[in-house]
Amino acid sequence: MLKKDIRYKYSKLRSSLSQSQITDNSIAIANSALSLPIWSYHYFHIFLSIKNKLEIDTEGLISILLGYDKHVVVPKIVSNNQLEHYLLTDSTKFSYNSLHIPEPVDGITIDPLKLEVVFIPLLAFDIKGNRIGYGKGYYDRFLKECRRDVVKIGLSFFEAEKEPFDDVLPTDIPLDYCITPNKTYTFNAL
Ligand SMILES: Nc1nc2c(c(=O)[nH]1)N(C=O)[C@@H](CNc1ccc(C(=O)N[C@@H](CCC(=O)O)C(=O)O)cc1)CN2
Ligand SMILES: Nc1ncnc2c1ncn2[C@@H]1O[C@H](COP(=O)(O)OP(=O)(O)OP(=O)(O)O)[C@@H](O)[C@H]1O
Repeated sequence: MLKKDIRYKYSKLRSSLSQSQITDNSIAIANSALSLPIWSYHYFHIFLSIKNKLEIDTEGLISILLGYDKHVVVPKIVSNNQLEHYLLTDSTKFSYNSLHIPEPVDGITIDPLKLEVVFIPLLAFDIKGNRIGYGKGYYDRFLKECRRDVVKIGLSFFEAEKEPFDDVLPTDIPLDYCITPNKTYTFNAL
């Protein structure tokens, strides 16, 4: 199947979830992250959820990261298709951008090369670890700026598509892991 058809399928599936399914599944995903071999790392990047798009709620996972004294870094859209990355601190103030994404107003910017683990939003993924987002390529461009060995972890309400996507691009960077409420997938050499 083509990415655009899969994007449509999973947008629809996600919009059928209830608020309590979102809450319960987000907690299950946060708890499963505790079993991954990532807890000796220090610099973690995570997205802040778009609530009206029924994304996974990352608040629980962020609390876990802060509870373990990790450096938590969040993205901010700075131009049409570029991200900047800010350290989350007690004094971070947020505002909503035009896509309803909460973003830090200002603060300490972090070089992507410092990041060791990146949690990645997605609409769908396949059994090879290819992912589909909203189709703007933000994360593909961002991951290209990170260390080659940065640990890339997708978070998904739904299981993997069994047929690999037909139109994977050379610029698409695959996941190392994907956590769903029921299962954690490990891809490639890991
Ligand atoms: N929580 C969260 N933050 C994130 C992402 C994400 O997927 N989730 N991104 C991951 O890349 C980047 C933002 N990418 C996005 C791209 C498009 C839309 C969006 O709402 N698109 C509308 C069309 C909006 C318009 O063009 O006016 C749509 O798809 O219907 C949202 C986020 C960076 N931050
Ligand atoms: N490193 C890059 N440099 C320039 N353009 C890129 C790069 N990576 C991806 N793109 C472009 O961005 C678009 C991303 O399309 P794709 O279907 O892969 O999006 P996606 O992975 O679903 O989106 P997102 O990364 O925002 O979640 C494509 O047009 C692609 O050519």
